[in-house]
Amino acid sequence: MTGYNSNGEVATSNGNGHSNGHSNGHKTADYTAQENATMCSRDCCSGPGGSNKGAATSCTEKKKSGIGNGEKIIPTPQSLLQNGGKIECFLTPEEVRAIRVLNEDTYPYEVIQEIADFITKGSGMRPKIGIICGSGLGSLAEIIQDPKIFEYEKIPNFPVSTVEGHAGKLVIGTLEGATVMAMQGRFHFYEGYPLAKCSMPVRVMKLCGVEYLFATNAAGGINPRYAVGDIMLMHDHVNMLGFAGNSPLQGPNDPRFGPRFPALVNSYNKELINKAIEIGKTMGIESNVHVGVYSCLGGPNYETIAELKALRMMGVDAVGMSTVHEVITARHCDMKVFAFSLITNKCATEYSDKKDEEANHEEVMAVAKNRQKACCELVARLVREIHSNAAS
Ligand SMILES: O=P(O)(O)O[C@H]1O[C@H](CO)[C@@H](O)[C@H]1O
Ligand SMILES: Nc1nc2[nH]cnc2c(=O)[nH]1
Repeated sequence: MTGYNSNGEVATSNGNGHSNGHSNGHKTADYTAQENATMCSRDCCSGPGGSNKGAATSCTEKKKSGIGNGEKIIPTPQSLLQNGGKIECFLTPEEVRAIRVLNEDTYPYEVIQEIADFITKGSGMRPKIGIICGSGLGSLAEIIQDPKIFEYEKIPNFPVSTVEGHAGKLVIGTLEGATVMAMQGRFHFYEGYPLAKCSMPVRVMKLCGVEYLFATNAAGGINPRYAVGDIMLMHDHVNMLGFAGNSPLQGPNDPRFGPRFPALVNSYNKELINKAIEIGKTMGIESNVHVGVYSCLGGPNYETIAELKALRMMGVDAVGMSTVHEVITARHCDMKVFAFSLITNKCATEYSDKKDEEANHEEVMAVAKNRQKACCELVARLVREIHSNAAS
């Protein structure tokens, strides 16, 4: 990943959209605002959403040729260090703070509180249920009535969605009488965001008043009994990124969110799973509803056959590239969690399996589109259950 300091020099970070060698969110730098320095835009140069990311030369050339003069740059922590902790720029203090937040791996409580206030004040609502829409499942947010919609890019300090099938909108309104907020677009590790940033919106939900997290995803079916279009209610997960030493809870722990060492044995709410099974029966889709174990890999590549075999041996039923870090973050702050995978493709676990069974995102999205009605109905009816039980 490339950024520029105020002299137009190139500063590099580790390519993950965040700087090398720090994950504790405590890097300090003295930002000095000053007028009239020439910089390139942050959308242009930095962050996973940057339209010119990694294209240092063309940006520099743009500056040399006078194109884009007066644009701003986002300083990386490295560029700040190279300048002795100071940078000359004409950013406002608010912009400087936003840059600092975007460059850090973790978000301070106060920033998350500000985002939550922006949403609750802007919508005039305090949602009780939060929904994260999986790939191609954005329609889960479209059934929300009287919606107030916030585009991610207009929410202060919010990351942007970069994946097809993730619109990048926060939708708040009512569903089956309950006030809900839905993320039409989630953040994935492979987009270049650190895990804490991927699941930061779950903490925003918590501070907005959300008690229940519904996390949905598109996943590959490893269990040979699963068919494309089936729904797997998650009752557990295998955190492969955690095995590799990566967690959304890494860094200093803020006890206002939860404990340093949270237990995860009861992460998936059994009552909600049982209710969902019942709902599946009344919908007449019980043979397409399973209860199983999900695993999240880093992506963005789909798995090799040897990896899929290994996952199966570990007891994994469905595999994807999301959800687990959101669930960890939600459990850390004591939210009740319901999660399901829509099986969008069958994973080959034998070399003799048909060669045309290669996963691809177009198929994932197409299956999600085909099954959106059933997914929406399941979610709506479960929301109704929660709401009516709370009311009675
Ligand atoms: O988990 P969601 O966001 O539903 O998306 C899944 O589908 C995409 C791959 O097709 C990956 O992003 C994977 O995680
Ligand atoms: N990792 C992974 N993610 C998916 N998302 C949808 N299908 C798949 C898959 O087969 N593997």
